[in-house]
Amino acid sequence: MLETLVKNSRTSVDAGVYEIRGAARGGRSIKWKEGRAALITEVKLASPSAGWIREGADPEEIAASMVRGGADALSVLTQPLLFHGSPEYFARVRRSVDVPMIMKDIIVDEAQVAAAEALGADYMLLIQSVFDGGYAHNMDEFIEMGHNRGVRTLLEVHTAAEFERAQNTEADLIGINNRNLDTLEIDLGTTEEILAGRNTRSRVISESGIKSAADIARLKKAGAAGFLVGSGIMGGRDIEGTVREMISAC
Ligand SMILES: O=C(O)c1ccccc1NCC(=O)[C@H](O)[C@H](O)COP(=O)(O)O
Repeated sequence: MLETLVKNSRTSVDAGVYEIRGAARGGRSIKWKEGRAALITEVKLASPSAGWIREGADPEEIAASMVRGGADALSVLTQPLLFHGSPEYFARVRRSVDVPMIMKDIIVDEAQVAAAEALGADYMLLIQSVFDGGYAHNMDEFIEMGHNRGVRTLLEVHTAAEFERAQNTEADLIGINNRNLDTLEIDLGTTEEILAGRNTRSRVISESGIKSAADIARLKKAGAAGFLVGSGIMGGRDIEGTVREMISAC
């Protein structure tokens, strides 16, 4: 799956998907409140594992409901292939909300980092296994390129070894993905196992497979400082209400 996702990103780069002219303002950071974790909600119309989640939905309307529900930040998919995301969706949402936004994509090329800046993204996603697997090179340079362009990095890991390596980078946030990107299996125990007995200096976001306030309470207990939730919100009827309920457990 990872190989397919990387190929898709290269196809999108070659097709000019990330050639964006624009100068939206970025540079926001997530506001952490004492004793409370942060909820990042994802505008996700489709995914490789689920297919369409909310076909034909309006990204701006979804984003507005999420913000009304209290989301601390939004993640917006920009990858067209398999995710049905697009930089245009990101730009529309960017113009309509003022919370921090993450450009969610499989980033393998400098053109995508430049696009993050042009779109006014506050954070971009980098995936440790993309670099460890040799699908892209020199992750530290990507993090630096982002910083030079005013874009922070959410660095995603899935194993304890990746987590260790991520802690020795300049990434601004570390995300533990509960989804295995090769098998697509989800296990919330991934976050618990990686954080067990660890005193981490980084803020850790638990990502994927979170469906309820009870899941959030469980992962907060494990030491996560934030949560990234897509399908668990996008698949239901009441986006604002689901976000509000999840926020109550943060
Ligand atoms: O969501 C997928 O099926 C997927 C498959 C392969 C690579 C990445 C994938 N998702 C990207 C994400 O990081 C998730 O959208 C995000 O963590 C939210 O996950 P969820 O709450 O489970 O929708």
